[in-house]
Amino acid sequence: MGLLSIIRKQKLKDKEIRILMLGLDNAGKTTIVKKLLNQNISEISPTMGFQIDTLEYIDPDSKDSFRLNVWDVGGQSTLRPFWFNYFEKTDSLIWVVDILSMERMQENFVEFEKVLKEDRLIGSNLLILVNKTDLLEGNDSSRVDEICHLIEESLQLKQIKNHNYKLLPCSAYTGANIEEGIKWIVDEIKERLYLYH
Ligand SMILES: Nc1nc2c(ncn2[C@@H]2O[C@H](COP(=O)(O)OP(=O)(O)OP(=O)(O)O)[C@@H](O)[C@H]2O)c(=O)[nH]1
Ligand SMILES: [Mg+2]
Repeated sequence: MGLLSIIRKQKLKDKEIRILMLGLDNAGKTTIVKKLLNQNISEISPTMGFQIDTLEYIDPDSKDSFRLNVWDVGGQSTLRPFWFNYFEKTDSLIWVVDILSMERMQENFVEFEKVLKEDRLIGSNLLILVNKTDLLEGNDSSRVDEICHLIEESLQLKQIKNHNYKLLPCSAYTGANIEEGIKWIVDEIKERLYLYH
């Protein structure tokens, strides 16, 4: 058995998953984490460093419980050079995009591309959360689909080779699709880990 398989077996035993949340400032990373933790989301300030939160996730199929260690890192431009300190041992990367920030898509792509070039993230799965869908008038689902498609193109997601990825529209305010996103992450990791079982 290779070293990697031993490490993965060990991780399955511990059922610990390390999730790194990145994305531009104001995307809603901290709000999403707080929503998952059932905490108050009415007074959130920009993250000036990073914060680690732990949440328990019970797999609805197997009833196994997983401990998710979520690393929420500030996205302001002055803080981005520090992102590279957090890549080690990441199982999943969540990239958060504000659905109403199309004018920042170039900046978004530049930062996203830099992160995806990182060797230490190879093999981690990638969830792109397009957040704040509640801000679209009338919760117009065809408009949501249209913007998600544009984001998929702008971030060149179809060219990604080193990661399994999924893009989901969500709202930290209403909670829409937030748990579905976490379920996707855990299911992906379970599948990978069970290969070595
Ligand atoms: N309408 C709406 N506003 C949201 C949502 N999620 C976050 N916000 C707001 O967006 C702003 C930024 O949210 P944060 O969670 O601080 O964003 P962040 O990505 O953590 O920002 P940094 O820590 O600076 O990187 C706040 O005013 C939130 O209230 C959402 O789903 N809907
Ligand atoms: Mg934050």
